[in-house]
Amino acid sequence: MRSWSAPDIVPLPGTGGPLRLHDTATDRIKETTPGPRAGMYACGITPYDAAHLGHAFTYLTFDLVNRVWRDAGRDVNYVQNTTDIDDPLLERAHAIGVDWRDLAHREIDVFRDDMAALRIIPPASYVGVVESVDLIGDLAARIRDTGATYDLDGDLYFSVAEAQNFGEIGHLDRDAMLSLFRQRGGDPDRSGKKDPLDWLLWRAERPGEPAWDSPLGRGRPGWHIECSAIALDRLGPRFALNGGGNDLIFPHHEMGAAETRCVTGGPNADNHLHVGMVGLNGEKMSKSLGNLVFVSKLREQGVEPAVIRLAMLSHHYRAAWEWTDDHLPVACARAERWRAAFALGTAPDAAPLLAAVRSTLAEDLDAPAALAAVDAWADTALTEGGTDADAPALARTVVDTLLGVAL
Ligand SMILES: Nc1ncnc2c1ncn2[C@@H]1O[C@H](COS(=O)(=O)NC(=O)[C@@H](N)CS)[C@@H](O)[C@H]1O
Ligand SMILES: [Zn+2]
Repeated sequence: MRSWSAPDIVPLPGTGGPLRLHDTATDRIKETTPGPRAGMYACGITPYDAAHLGHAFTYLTFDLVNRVWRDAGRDVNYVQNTTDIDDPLLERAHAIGVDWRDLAHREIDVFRDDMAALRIIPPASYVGVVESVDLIGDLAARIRDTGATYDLDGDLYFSVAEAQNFGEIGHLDRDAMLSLFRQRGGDPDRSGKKDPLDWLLWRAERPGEPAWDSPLGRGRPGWHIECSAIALDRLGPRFALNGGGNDLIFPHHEMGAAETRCVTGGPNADNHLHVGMVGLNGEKMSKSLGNLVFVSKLREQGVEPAVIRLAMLSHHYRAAWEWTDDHLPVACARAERWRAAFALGTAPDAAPLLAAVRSTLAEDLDAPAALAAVDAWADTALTEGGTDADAPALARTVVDTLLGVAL
């Protein structure tokens, strides 16, 4: 599937250091040690609505990883899926009386446009579930052949009792698992299951539902297996970084890791990154609640994408935060101040600024600290001045290349 247009990335002098990230599985900040081509998988949108700021905050976070790894001299094999077939999409399409394919295509178009406007580096592989249904069916069949599954009325379930190291990502107790499974698309109460936590790998065809042929018969994929299959296909049995918003820790990433381990015998990723939830009016921004601030709407209102990006960068990626009315004016003022400093003929040396933005981002993507370093440089430039004629241009490039903010 087509991704979106790539922003220009202007190389900076020297190279950045190793990126240290919080890893959900070990609950500690640890150095990422990707190969020369770092493999990264971020779970993509379910396109029954356009990108809201919560989605954007998650993809901004992975964009910072992408930029920091590139600045450290690595290539990045970034893979992102889009869940262009699943129950919520079918339900929404039915509710608004449109074909589910048209709804998905329409919302994916808006999403791509928003990501390009926010100067998010596009994934090397942007992969839809529908176009991957064969490889998903094949993985489900491989898992079935290990004996880790069972059939329930034609549907294929992964038996949680067969899952090795289950809990290795989120370290949740059983009650928490059951509660989150119920809230997030699971079916713990379905009668006939061996264990309420068993999860669907392949749903047999129902009348009126889309279905595809597979080694398991006609039907369609369960949720988790889509990402396991796409990541295995594009990134291999083990890659540097897997993640998404922290609402995916359980069940999605836990069950996905168990599926991959079932066929590879090991963990799917070296690091697991999970992004804090963006809220509005006291609730997580989510389609089901309808409390959404859409990137596309802000853009239609004339808000500069660079300002939207700056507003989000003022929060640490692991923090849960609320979108409030002051976010845009504060980000706007910051953009104007930085622009004024970048427009100066001379300014204080910006090499220390480059080092500061590199070191703050390298320490678990501390974007708020990086913004503070640019604020400090700009304030000095605007109040005391400086003599370095290359500094304004270097500072502007630091902000663009590492933070993705083009001013
Ligand atoms: N309020 C929010 N704040 C931060 N991230 C969010 C928020 N809501 C959703 N996300 C993240 O945005 C991404 C897309 O969310 S989604 O549209 O619901 N889609 C899915 O979660 C699945 N298609 C993943 S395979 C996921 O990584 C999700 O964790
Ligand atoms: Zn996913």
